[in-house]
Amino acid sequence: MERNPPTFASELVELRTTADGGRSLFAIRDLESSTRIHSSQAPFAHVIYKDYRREVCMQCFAYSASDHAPQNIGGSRTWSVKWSREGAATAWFCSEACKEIWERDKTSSLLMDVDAILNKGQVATRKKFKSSAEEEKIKAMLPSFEAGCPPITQETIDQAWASVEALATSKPQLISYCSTLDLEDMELEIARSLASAVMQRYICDRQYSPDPSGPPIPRSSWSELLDLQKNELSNVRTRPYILSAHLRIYAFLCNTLPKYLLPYMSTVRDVLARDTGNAFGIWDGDRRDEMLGWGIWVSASYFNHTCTPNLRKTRQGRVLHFETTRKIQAGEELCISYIDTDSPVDKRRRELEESWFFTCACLRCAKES
Ligand SMILES: C[S@@+](CC[C@H](N)C(=O)[O-])C[C@H]1O[C@@H](n2cnc3c(N)ncnc32)[C@H](O)[C@@H]1O
Repeated sequence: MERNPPTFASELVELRTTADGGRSLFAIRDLESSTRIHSSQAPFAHVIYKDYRREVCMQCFAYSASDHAPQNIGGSRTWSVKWSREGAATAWFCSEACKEIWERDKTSSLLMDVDAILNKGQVATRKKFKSSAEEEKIKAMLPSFEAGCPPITQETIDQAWASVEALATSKPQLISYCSTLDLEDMELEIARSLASAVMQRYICDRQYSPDPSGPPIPRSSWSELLDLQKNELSNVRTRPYILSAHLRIYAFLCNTLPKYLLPYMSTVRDVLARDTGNAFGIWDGDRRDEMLGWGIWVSASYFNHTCTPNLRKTRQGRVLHFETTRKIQAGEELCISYIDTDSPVDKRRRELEESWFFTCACLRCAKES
């Protein structure tokens, strides 16, 4: 399939390949402080944690329980504008306007149907093993990986995925494996974010258009997502148990999602291989007190990290904005910070190595280490 990194069609920035940090964005002219150099319009896939359902607007992600939310002055800490239909999960909004925008994108309601199906699926797969022999037999249907297991290679990962894909081709086997699956809450959140990616892929494939009378719904293409940097091997090598969790989640989704989405299940591995290192947390505000969920904003994933960032990232509704924090000269690399840059160099390096799998090549780290 043809791959396309997003074009940063802009007179301000361009994407270039660097010596140590893959692709990165650079200024192509001098920029004043507080210049908005890029806006990434909407996540390709996202999830708002189930526990925050009533407090987070499904359209703009505004958090009703934030100390800054205006309605909280003596008011309720949950949103009151509601969308519901039989067989679907309920969605909550901060305003009728947000609900209308959300409803214009037909994907939204389909996702709420899928959400209800996943919740039911989780309940249905919570059966206890009848005996230890049954437990052993079912667990042996897929390989398992734990901390301390032999070093993981790309071949190990490919074989593990081949085994779960083979399992999914036999419905009786899949049902048997899933009957006692009992996903943990965070695994279900991952499953929900993946279901949203599968749905987007389905929509991209069918070039499904939103309500033609409304404004266009911004949507990255599937090929743009595929062009993001893959971190599958580094991620699984660092945390082998993640691979077991990914296989379980894939089996669960194959067993639970509606039939029309099943041709798109390869999306699951494609997204899992890229989301670590590319996803952004959805926070309650710039003070980042509470993480409400996460999402993949494709074009925003091209900003490299530095421990002396020259960009500020803010979220306005679904849009991520990037603005300069000082004057920039033409040719300078434009970077955000992935971590708390107040920490000492050893701690910063460790965090970047453990969670983003790279050794920071920024000037500050070079100077301080
Ligand atoms: C979100 S992506 C940024 C875009 C990426 N450079 C690309 O080509 O797709 C994060 C990855 O970029 C690279 N990177 C970002 N900041 C870096 C830095 N300060 N030093 C070295 N590599 C960096 C690492 O490989 C990291 O996993």
